[in-house]
Amino acid sequence: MLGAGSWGSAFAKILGDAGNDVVLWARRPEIAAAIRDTGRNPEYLENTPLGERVTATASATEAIKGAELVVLAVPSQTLRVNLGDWAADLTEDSTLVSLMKGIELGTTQRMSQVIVEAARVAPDRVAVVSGPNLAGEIALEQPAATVVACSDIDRATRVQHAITTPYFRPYTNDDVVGCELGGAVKNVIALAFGIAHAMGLGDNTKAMLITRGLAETARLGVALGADPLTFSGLAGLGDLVGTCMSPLSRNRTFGEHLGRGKSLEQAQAATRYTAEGVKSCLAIRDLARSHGVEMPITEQVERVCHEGVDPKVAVAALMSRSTKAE
Ligand SMILES: NC(=O)C1=CN([C@@H]2O[C@H](COP(=O)(O)OP(=O)(O)OC[C@H]3O[C@@H](n4cnc5c(N)ncnc54)[C@H](OP(=O)(O)O)[C@@H]3O)[C@@H](O)[C@H]2O)C=CC1
Ligand SMILES: O=C(CO)COP(=O)(O)O
Repeated sequence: MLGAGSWGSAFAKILGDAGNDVVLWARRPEIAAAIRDTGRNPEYLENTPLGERVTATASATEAIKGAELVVLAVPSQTLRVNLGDWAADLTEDSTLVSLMKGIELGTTQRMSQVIVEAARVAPDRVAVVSGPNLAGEIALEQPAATVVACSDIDRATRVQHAITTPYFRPYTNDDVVGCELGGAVKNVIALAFGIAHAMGLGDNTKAMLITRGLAETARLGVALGADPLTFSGLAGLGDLVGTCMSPLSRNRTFGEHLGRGKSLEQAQAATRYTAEGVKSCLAIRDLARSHGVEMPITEQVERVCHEGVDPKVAVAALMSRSTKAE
């Protein structure tokens, strides 16, 4: 398990509870040592026992060597550089599992595409796990479901079996594009939702953002070859609703800072954890434009985040678009 942040730590617990021996890589040696000594991560989900099958190391080589499953939970924008260091240690035919929900700046690639390029592996060796999976709830073993997407459905099924626990229920899917886009775009819509919430806007506005947010996600997905049905599943609507509704969501919380009038820099200073939508909104906007897809909410989130546009101006821009058929 590469990455010992909130999701990496919670996912290490899932893997251990599902019966696997887990070596969790933390980039800071003191975090790895604390996990080895106390069985808990002192900085992320600090009250959660990770379980007896989880050990930790600050050596990625030690974590990767001989592993059948290599699970990745680092920030989306650092993944390529990280894999450059790690690729040589991968075991032949190991499965690489992406937990990340972002799109790479500059290349506009999905995380599975970055993995294929940076680790030099065939696409059917890469699986994506995505769904409404707030790490803080999973750490408490509250029931949750997710999707394991892989173009090789037998491999998806093997991953499914490896991560099934009494509190975590994975479904398989062969639509990697749809599952990854659902996970990445919902973070942008959650920023919009947080902005709206902090502005004191009500449930009609929020329902509009979720529904039209899903519409623009599916529009991009279809243009990129995704199955439109994926967006009504756990990795689409499920994750979008879960993230928007939850005060635990870092993206929604980041949006709330912006909606209260904080600048990007002030919101970043107030945020300890990765809020993927903040950078990914730029890449998603570029991806949509290059495919001629309209994503009006994403466009406005990007303007509020990166161009200093007042959220009230962004709302007015969205509401004054030309009327159209649903
Ligand atoms: N948290 C959640 O509920 C969920 C998160 N995700 C996704 O999982 C991914 C990881 O998020 P999450 O674990 O929550 O993030 P966190 O912010 O909780 O943790 C980030 C982790 O990445 C490490 N890190 C930071 N910079 C680098 C770097 N340059 N190279 C390598 N590692 C680095 C951090 O190490 P350090 O502590 O040393 O800074 C930390 O271990 C994201 O894409 C997120 O969208 C998906 C589902 C649920
Ligand atoms: O992806 C998540 C839940 O599925 C976590 O969302 P945040 O990154 O906004 O906390």
